[in-house]
Parts: sequence; C-alpha cells; structure tokens
Amino acid sequence: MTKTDKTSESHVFEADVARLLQLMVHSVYSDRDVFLRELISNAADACEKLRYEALQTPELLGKQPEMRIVVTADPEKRVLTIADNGIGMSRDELVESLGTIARSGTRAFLERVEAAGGEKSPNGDRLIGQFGIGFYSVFMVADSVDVLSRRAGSTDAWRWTSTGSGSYEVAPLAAADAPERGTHVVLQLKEDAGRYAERATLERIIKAQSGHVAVPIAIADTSDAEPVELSDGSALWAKAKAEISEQEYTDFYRGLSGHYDDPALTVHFRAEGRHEYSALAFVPGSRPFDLFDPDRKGRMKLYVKRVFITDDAELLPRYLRFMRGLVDTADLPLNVSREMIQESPILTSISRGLTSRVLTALEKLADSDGDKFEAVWNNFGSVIKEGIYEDFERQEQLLGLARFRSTAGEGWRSLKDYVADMHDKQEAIYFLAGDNLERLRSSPQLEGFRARGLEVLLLSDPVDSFWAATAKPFADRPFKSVTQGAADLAAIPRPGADAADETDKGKASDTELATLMAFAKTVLEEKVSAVRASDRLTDSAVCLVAPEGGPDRELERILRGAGQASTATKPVLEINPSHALVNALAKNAGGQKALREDAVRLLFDEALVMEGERIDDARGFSERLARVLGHALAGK
Ligand SMILES: Nc1ncnc2c1ncn2[C@@H]1O[C@H](COP(=O)(O)OP(=O)(O)OP(=O)(O)O)[C@@H](O)[C@H]1O
Repeated sequence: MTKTDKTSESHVFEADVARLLQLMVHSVYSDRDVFLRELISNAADACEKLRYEALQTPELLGKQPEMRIVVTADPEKRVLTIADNGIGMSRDELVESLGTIARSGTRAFLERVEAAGGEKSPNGDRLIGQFGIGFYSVFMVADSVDVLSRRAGSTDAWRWTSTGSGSYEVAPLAAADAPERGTHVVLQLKEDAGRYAERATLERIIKAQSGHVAVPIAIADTSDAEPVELSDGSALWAKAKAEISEQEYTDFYRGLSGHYDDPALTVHFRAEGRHEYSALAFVPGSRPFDLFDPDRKGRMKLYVKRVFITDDAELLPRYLRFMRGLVDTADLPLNVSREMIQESPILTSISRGLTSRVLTALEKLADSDGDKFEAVWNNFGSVIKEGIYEDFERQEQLLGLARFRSTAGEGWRSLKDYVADMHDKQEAIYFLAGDNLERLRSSPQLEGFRARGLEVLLLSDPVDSFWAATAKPFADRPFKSVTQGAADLAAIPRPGADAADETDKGKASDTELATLMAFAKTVLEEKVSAVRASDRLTDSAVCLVAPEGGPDRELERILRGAGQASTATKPVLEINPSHALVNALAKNAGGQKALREDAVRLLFDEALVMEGERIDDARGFSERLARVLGHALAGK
C-alpha cells in the first residue's frame, strides 16, 4: 500500500502483474475479443462458487436464488458492464485476486513471452493465447476499469479502480451504488474499442465464445427495460452426443480451457453401470506451457448434479494431466466436503472408468487417423509415457499406444510395427537411450545392429530411461539397452561381413588383440571394469557400454544428474577388432610403451566424446593428442 486516506487506499501491483499488464496494454494480440470471455468465465466461476457455498449456507442466496450474468452496453458513453450475482469479493479478496497472480508458472510464462521476442512477435502472440490471460486482459480494450463487489452475505461493498498503469485504488462503496450481491466489472472502453459497447457485436461474441457457460447470460443496453436472455446456461455435457455439433464442442472446450486452439480429440459419454456419471474430456490441440511444471495439477472439473464442486479432484492419473474437461455425477452427495470427495471410493472408480475410456479413444484415433494421433503424440507422448512405469496395470496398453523414433527411418514407429519387423533370430526389443536424438542416431553402439538390419528404438525423453529399465516384455519380447552388457549379436549373421574380414591384410592375430586388450585394461584400470572385443561396432574403433546387470548408461547419467546415484559404475570399453587403428595398435606391441599408453587413453576419450560426455582431463587429452600426432607426422 502506498497511500491511505479515510476513503480510499492506493496499492501498487505486484511485480509480475505489472509485467503482465505491460504485456496487455501494449499487446497487439490478434484477438482482443477474448477479454469478454475471460470476464464471463470469471463471472460464471463466481456463480458456481456461490452455488457450492450455498449448499452449506443456503441463506447466502437471500432473495436471489437464481444465478445470472448480465452484460450491459452503453455505446454513447463507451461503457461496458459485466454483472454477476455470484460469490463477490471482500476487500481483502479484491486486493489478493486483482493485485497479484496466484497462478503457478506465471513467471515462467512471462519469461517465455519475453524470450520469444515479446508480445509483438507472432510467437509471443501464440504464447499469450495459450496462457489464458485472465482478468488483466481488460486492459487490452479499456482505459480504466471499476470493479464493484459485494461478497454474498456481507453488508460491506468495495470499489476497485485502475487504469492498468502501476497501481490501483480500493475504496468502500455506498450501499446505493453497490450490487446487491456479486460483482460488476465496468469498463471505460478505449477509443478504438467502442464496438465492444455495441449490442450486435456483443451478442455475436458471447454466443460464439460463451454460449455453453453453465450460468444463464442476458444482454441489455441503455434503451432496454429488461435484459434479453442470450444463453440459458444448460449443461452441454448433459445433451445427447448426436445433438451437439463439432463447433459447439470446440466452443465449449475453448470456454473451459481458456485456450484458443481446437481440441485434438473429444471424449464424451454417459456411464450407467456401477456408477452414473457423464464425462466430457478433451485432448488439447497444443501443448500447455506449464505441462512439466511439477506444481501443475490436473485440469478436470468435478460437478455433482450440475453443481461445480472442484477442479482439484484427481479424476485422471498424472500421465493424462494434459486433458481438459469435466465429470458430472449424481452418485456423490452434494453436501460432502471437497477433502472427503478426494478420498471417495466412488471417485476412484469413476477415475478408473474415465481413464479406460480416454485410452480407448486414443487407441481408436491411432487406428483411424494416424496423422492426427501422431500430432497428439508429439505434444503429449512424453507425458503419457510416464504412465508406462506409474500405471503398471495398464503398462501393456500404454506400450501399445506409444510411438518411438528408431533406426528404421525418420518417422514414428509403434512396438507392433517393431515386433512385426523383427529378425527371426532376434530375441529382444533393442533400445538406445540418451538426451539428444541426433546424437543417438550417430552413436557407434548402433553400428553392429545397423549392419545386421536390426532396428533399435531411439529414446531421447528423460522419462524413457525409467520405464525402459523396468518395463515387462512386450509381446513376450524383453527390452534391452544396446549400451548394456554384451550385445549377443554373434548369432545373427552380418551380410557381407566375412568377405571383408578375410581380405583385410593388416589384421592382427587373436593373440595380438588379446595382448592389446590386457594392456588397455591395465592402463585404464581406474576408468573401466573390463576391455573386450565388440560385436556391435563396424566403423568406429571403440565404444563404452554398461556391464551386464549394471544400470543403463543413460539412466545412470540421469540419476547422477539428479543426485540420486553418487558414484558411476565403471563401464566396459569395447574395441572393434576389425578397425584399422585397433589392428595397427595391436600389431605394435613392441613399440614405445608411453606412446601406446597415450593411444589407448585417446581411444577411451574418443568413446566418451561420442557419448556426448565431457573429458575430465582436457589438458592431459590435448598433450596426448599432440604427442601421438607429432609422432605420426614425423613418420616415426
Ligand atoms: N466476477 C468475479 N467474481 C468473483 N471473483 C472474481 C471475479 N473476477 C475475478 N475474480 C477473482 O479474481 C481472480 C483472478 O482472476 P483471473 O481471471 O485473472 O484468473 P483466474 O480466473 O484465477 O484464472 P484463469 O483466467 O486462468 O481461469 C479469480 O481467481 C477470482 O478469485
């Protein structure tokens, strides 16, 4: 608070609000109409909150049992009012709600808009659309805003006023000027926003954006004696599917999510078995910016007999947290507390039913429209995969749904595709995990698999290492990391390999190779657990793999990064017995020992670099490189 007198207090906006307002006031956001949806959505939320509180305290409803939103336009004065008779706000709530931002991820959002080039860049614009800009969007169209509010059941009323520049005022409001209950948001529109005080414009926008809000909306202008109803507040989800058009679903989704994209998939059904409920759920068309925010909760609303109860109930598992929608049931008692609802076995059972329906709908989409499903997978696949290890019961189903990048090409592959194309002697589903798809594609560990035409899944999401380490076999085929244990590739012939090996004149004998490996083991004693000849290399000289039974290298890297594994397991150094460099080194057993030692250490460093790791001893590396190159160039 910066100033106080007897009637009015001036407050400075919280820093993040000031940044958001700056964004709004200067925004060239392509669709300013959305401010109206934000205000109507807030008004409807306020009505739903009152409905809920009135279950416990019916007196709160007083003489107005029906909830209602009325939009009034005064084109002459360019004034627009959105009035609701919902829960209203006390003085403290006004300060709390309209002076700060409670939403998690706001700072991250603001940083992303700024990084995308600010609100005037197309990317910034898109991000703003994704965020659901809330109350502060009024400053896109208004020079000043008054919020007149009286909390249900209270005798006090308050006026909040701001021009959106740095500060706002809060003052007590005389009973005669105050709403009987609820909130009136009064906008003095900017000169270029006068059309928002025209009735025809308002009607069109409200019907398009807010036609399915669960509270009736009426419109009035200064010449009207009585407001005229625009929408009756009936619940879309209670209607039969056949009566609802795709556009109506889209409008409803947009109203519900505050996003402006089209849903990628709509799941609407009425369950009538053990429990009765209706569910309407959407897979969003784009990825919300806070999908990986650890504080992000699910976004499914729970209604009981059309009364909104909470949007905090766990109606879907975490790995479906991107879904938006609602469940309306008659099976829960209305007067139960939110906390008890959360623990209700009925809710658990509804959640199971809903989860199955959502997964089945995704499976159907995958079968009927591969491109559309792949778009869903691009956005949410990395989240759905969390379910592979979190939801053991549905693991097989989720694995079936999953799509992967692989060495078979650039596109997505399903495990069904993979298994169908397996080599007849191949026993496992091979995968390579890492943090970068391009680096995975060029990994030396893949060479022997590629040479034998064996497909390897390329897993580049952090979540992959976790499920891949624990997943049950899929179609009786276990998962196996290509960087773990011996590759067992000897049983599968490599087309054309023998001929190449035979003609290789510079090839060292088995004894020479064995001597080299023993030497390398002594030199690298501290760093590797074993040195052995490799099945998996064809072009590269060396690679590192995890010992049999040890954790996959990528999983270990992630655990170490997260501080959950302190010491690294020593890897196995595999060397390629057909590589010219390896053979030359093996045949040079009588050469300078120091130089051979340098060469072995350089090979180890090379294997690290190929994995995207850093070389610990950079100075030692460059000295060794200089010595070996100097020696080679001098022709010694
Ligand atoms: N008409 C209203 N009646 C009562 N409270 C309101 C009203 N309008 C806004 N509020 C309060 O102000 C808060 C901030 O509103 P704002 O639209 O910025 O965000 P939100 O509604 O919480 O989030 P979102 O827009 O993402 O749904 C609301 O959560 C609510 O508590």
